[in-house]
Amino acid sequence: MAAAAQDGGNLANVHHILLVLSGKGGVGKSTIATQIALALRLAGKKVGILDVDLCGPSIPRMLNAMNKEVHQCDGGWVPVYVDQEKTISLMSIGFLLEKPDDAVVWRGPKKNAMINQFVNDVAWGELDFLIVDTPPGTSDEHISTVNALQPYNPMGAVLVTTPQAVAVGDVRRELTFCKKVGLPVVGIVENMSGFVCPTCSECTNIFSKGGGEELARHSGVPFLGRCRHLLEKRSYCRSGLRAGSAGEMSFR
Ligand SMILES: Nc1ncnc2c1ncn2[C@@H]1O[C@H](COP(=O)(O)OP(=O)(O)OP(=O)(O)O)[C@@H](O)[C@H]1O
Ligand code: SF4
Repeated sequence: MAAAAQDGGNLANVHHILLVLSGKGGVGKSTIATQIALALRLAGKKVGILDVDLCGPSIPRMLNAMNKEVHQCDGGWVPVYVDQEKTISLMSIGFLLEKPDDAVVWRGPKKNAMINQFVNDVAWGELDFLIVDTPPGTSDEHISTVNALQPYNPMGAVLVTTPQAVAVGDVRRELTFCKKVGLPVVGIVENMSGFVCPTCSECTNIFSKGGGEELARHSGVPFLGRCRHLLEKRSYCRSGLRAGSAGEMSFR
């Protein structure tokens, strides 16, 4: 679904907008958002990532872009290009902080103003996909983000959960949120679905398994796949087996 730019603004040439949401913190929303962007780039698409997680911007670190700076042009902020070919661009509050560990201690209205600026004042140029990484939960920031993006007709939201009942319960609330604000749900991804031993590659379901898939079935939304919990192979591993890198995905 194409983004319908009614005012010819900075999202005028962004063809698809996809939000990544999770009800609970730390379930791997930014990891999945990054992996989706990288997968789309591998498929030859031009991708932007908008990190509206104002209090915990982690995407610059994940894409090794922490020391980059945002500049101004006539059209607004120029996003940071992550690769030399300029196929992935990124905007995050992380680029506006003096020090990477500075905390953003803002009340709602200031956060909302920042989100509006992020949505309207970044000169993305032409993009096939804009992936929007959000903070956990269903707070003011989510309502502001959805409201600001609504004129551009976002294609919908990918919901991320871990398999445990408590995280799945939070995603259920996220589904209700999407319904209330009229945001289509593209599907559910189950992250950390089994831990892959970095030594022998054996997969153990220490976080249980299947909660996300079951929720998708019950709610009538697509189950997009699961991503195992992977660790880098450590030096203490004596086995010659290669472990995948963190965040590697196994979509079905
Ligand atoms: N499948 C995975 N395998 C290994 N590590 C993972 C996986 N998914 C996430 N992680 C790690 O878990 C941590 C939390 O992930 P991430 O920052 O993506 O979660 P989040 O839901 O965006 O967190 P927040 O609530 O802070 O926004 C990170 O250190 C990340 O590298
Ligand atoms: S190699 Fe060791 S840590 Fe890994 S699964 Fe086997 S017993 Fe467990």
